[in-house]
Amino acid sequence: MKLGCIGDDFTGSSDLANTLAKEGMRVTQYTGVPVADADPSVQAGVVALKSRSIDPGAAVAKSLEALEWLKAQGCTQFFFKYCSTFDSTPRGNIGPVADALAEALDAYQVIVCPAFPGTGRSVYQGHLFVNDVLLSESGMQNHPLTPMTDPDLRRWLALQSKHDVGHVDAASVFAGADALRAALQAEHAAGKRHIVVDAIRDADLRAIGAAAAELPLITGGSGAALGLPANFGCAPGGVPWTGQAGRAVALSGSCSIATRAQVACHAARHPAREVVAEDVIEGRLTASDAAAWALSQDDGVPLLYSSADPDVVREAQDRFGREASASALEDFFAAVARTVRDGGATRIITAGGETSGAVVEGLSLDTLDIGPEIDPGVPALRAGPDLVVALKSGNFGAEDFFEKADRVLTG
Ligand SMILES: Nc1ncnc2c1ncn2[C@@H]1O[C@H](COP(=O)(O)OP(=O)(O)O)[C@@H](O)[C@H]1O
Ligand SMILES: O=C(O)[C@@H](O)C(=O)COP(=O)(O)O
Repeated sequence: MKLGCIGDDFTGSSDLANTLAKEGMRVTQYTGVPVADADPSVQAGVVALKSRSIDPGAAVAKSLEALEWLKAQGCTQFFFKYCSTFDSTPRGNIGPVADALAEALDAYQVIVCPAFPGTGRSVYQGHLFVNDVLLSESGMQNHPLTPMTDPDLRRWLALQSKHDVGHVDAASVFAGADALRAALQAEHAAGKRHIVVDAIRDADLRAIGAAAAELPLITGGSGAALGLPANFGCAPGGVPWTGQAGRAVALSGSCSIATRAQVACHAARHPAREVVAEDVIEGRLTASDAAAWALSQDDGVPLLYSSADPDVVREAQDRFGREASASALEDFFAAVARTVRDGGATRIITAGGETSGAVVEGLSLDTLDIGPEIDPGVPALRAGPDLVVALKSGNFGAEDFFEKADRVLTG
């Protein structure tokens, strides 16, 4: 293994694995820190953690454990993957984890770049944009767990990190890898350890990859990894895939604008049932009832969703608590996934990072092999001889995503 990656959630990890696979690396995604050694053919290992929204100390401990395992597999460079919308709070977890990894690797000039132009995320003048609006006006200010209220990455990261945060502007990036290397060096000389790097096009991300060839630690969205495989002699190629026949079930706990539109689009053509938070919490809807409903649908791709507008989510959170409602729904979807798998489902599609993490952990899936891309940032994944999955990041995917995902998974 050459490139060791630590993802702070499961959808994000599959997004990174997708980018590396498309750029020609042999990639495997692991659920949590593996116990056994990796297959020697793996060139890039992505350890997926559910560490985005947990206590910062626990996120640091898990990430360091993942780092040790990746080092033991022989990796020479490391990548910390977080969300292209920089999902975090003033307490973390991006800053504390990046600090700990940098210290463990004695890494300086740590690039911080969540840009992902393919999905509309760009970093300019240190600020994060989603399409043509600032992050804080993109809908992410209403995220149930990590409301993003400040688009200035330098300021937001400085709240979380004990190190000084620097910045390399777009002009230095546009000037190419040598100029970018010099700009990183200048920020390092000025005492900055984490350095936010502007990027608005894939060409900028490839320049970042080239400039980062000798750096031990890079952090960012999957875009920041776009140029890394070339440093290891890899070149883009096809991703092998064998589809899976059988029954499909879709589960959505994501409340993003994109997912809510996908849910509405899917519900107009397929069986769909809303999961109301208070019904789950107060025991009126059990996972086995919901799973039985999904398995009893003969046509289409049945969808169970708790995806709801911000005011509905806020009401549940005010009544039951933010964490209690999140974990009740996550436990619920994990139990539904187990029951439908045991009942014969062979294709499971999930929406939402935390939700997908709960489902993957609930299904005890150890390794995921990366298949073709469904929509930018979302690959088809093989989880075993008779189970394939797709883990959709909240904000990703076209409006007909669930249907499209099922087509790709079927092969
Ligand atoms: N109706 C709801 N009320 C309260 N919380 C909800 C509701 N639906 C989902 N959630 C919680 O909101 C969080 C959504 O996060 P996640 O699954 O990561 O989606 P995204 O990828 O869009 O961020 C999860 O913890 C989920 O359990
Ligand atoms: O970088 C991204 O945007 C995604 O890979 C990702 O991490 C998404 O997380 P969720 O929106 O919580 O699914």
